[in-house]
Amino acid sequence: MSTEEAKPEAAAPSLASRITHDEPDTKSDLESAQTDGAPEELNGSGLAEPEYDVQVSLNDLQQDPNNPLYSVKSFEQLDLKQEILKGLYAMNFRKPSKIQERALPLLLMNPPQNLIGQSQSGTGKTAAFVLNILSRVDTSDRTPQALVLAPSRELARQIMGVIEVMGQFIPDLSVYPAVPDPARRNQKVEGHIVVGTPGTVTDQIRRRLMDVSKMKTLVLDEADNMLDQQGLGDQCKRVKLLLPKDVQTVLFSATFPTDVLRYADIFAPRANKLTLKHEELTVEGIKQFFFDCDSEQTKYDILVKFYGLMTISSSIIFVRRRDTAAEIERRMVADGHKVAQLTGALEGPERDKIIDKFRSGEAKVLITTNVLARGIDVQTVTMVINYDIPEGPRGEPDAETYLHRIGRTGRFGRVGVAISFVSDKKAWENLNAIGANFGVDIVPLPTDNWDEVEETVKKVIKSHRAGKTTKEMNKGLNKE
Ligand SMILES: Nc1ncnc2c1ncn2[C@@H]1O[C@H](COP(=O)(O)OP(=O)(O)OP(=O)(O)O)[C@@H](O)[C@H]1O
Repeated sequence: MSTEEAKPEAAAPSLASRITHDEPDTKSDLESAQTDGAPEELNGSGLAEPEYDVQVSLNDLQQDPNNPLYSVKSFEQLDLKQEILKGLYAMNFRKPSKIQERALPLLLMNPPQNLIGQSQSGTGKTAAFVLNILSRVDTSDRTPQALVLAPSRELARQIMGVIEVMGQFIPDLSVYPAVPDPARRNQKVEGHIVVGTPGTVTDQIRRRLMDVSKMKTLVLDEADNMLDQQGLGDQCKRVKLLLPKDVQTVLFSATFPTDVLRYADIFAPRANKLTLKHEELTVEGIKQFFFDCDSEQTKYDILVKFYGLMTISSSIIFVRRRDTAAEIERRMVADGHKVAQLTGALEGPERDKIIDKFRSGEAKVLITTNVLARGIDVQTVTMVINYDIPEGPRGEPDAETYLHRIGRTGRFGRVGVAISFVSDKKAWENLNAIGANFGVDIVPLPTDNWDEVEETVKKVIKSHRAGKTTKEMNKGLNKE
């Protein structure tokens, strides 16, 4: 697994306004359910579904036992406080997903127990750990009681936004962003819940800016990435050693490779485990394709041709290197496209501006590296492009990163398209290996028939059911 960059960041703006309705409304379509990872105050795309109607009935998906969104219980049956339920209603969450329904009873047990939780991308892991934290926090004491660590500043800011919206009816609740921010560098950490990146948190604890003596819960989001990466792994280990011995340790991710899982067992001893099999990891709503390009130069030509053809609500283009991101941005802007670029080469505040612009829809195309491969939740993203196939440090196929990247679309029952660009034998072999690893067919798109490409992609995005594989879908398309 490679995360080329995992450089952390700056402060999340505080939430100025609040969602006002207390009770769930009666609409049942997906488009009216949920706000995405960032609330309006963070320029979240909120309920807007521009360009294409996504008419998935969330109800249908949640009644299918094979779907990761399936649940038999209601939030009301999960022993949540009234003020927390009100937060869920305000977010239009009506029923828990499978991971929420299964993880919550385990998380809420007393005395608290550790948990290792795995569930497909976009299935609501954030709410699972946030609900546990909100249930345990004692707002009469301002000492930090829960710590959430994430691999990027963008993800930390997003999680903070979710906590603030979900916890908006808990009087006096305060959340502190522990991400690089020159203005807060010497500030004492004050907040019931701290969300940050490992480097900043280690620094704050070391400099005694954060009192960790009352920490009850530690969450590692994207835990396999956090524990696997040399730097981050060491930092997480150090942070944990500084927390009270009996801290409840909660690890969540869509992927837990076997070797990391072994290490996770040491990090979160005697944890309850909710894990998935390999072949369960992919999300049905994400249709996977590839373009077979002749050369590196053709890749760019095809990319620009493709963007000239399609009107996509929002999309993310993943590249391997920062310089490629800058170069594609330069060329696409010159070709008249509205794009933004975000890599670890940029300073924190600049990164905040760019991601907020993308969330609000001001920038429709985001070009980025693996720094944003994980966790980022922007519901309007209907397309992910793997301009470079993700590779590990020795050039080996990086199946986990591929899965996380394509998981930026198809969130919570939505449909999305993932297109990988292949321009040499190695990329081709790596993509094949990734497909075989997850047991999925990654279907070719022609580079000489743009009408067909347009029809195929549009059909996927406009389709109202997230229930067919790419191959089945393609067969259907060819017949019509
Ligand atoms: N019970 C629910 N009902 C409706 N929407 C939900 C529910 N739970 C989560 N969501 C929405 O689903 C989306 C995905 O949730 P989340 O970001 O927590 O996914 P995740 O499992 O952490 O994904 P990833 O592995 O990519 O980090 C979010 O927009 C969230 O608001």
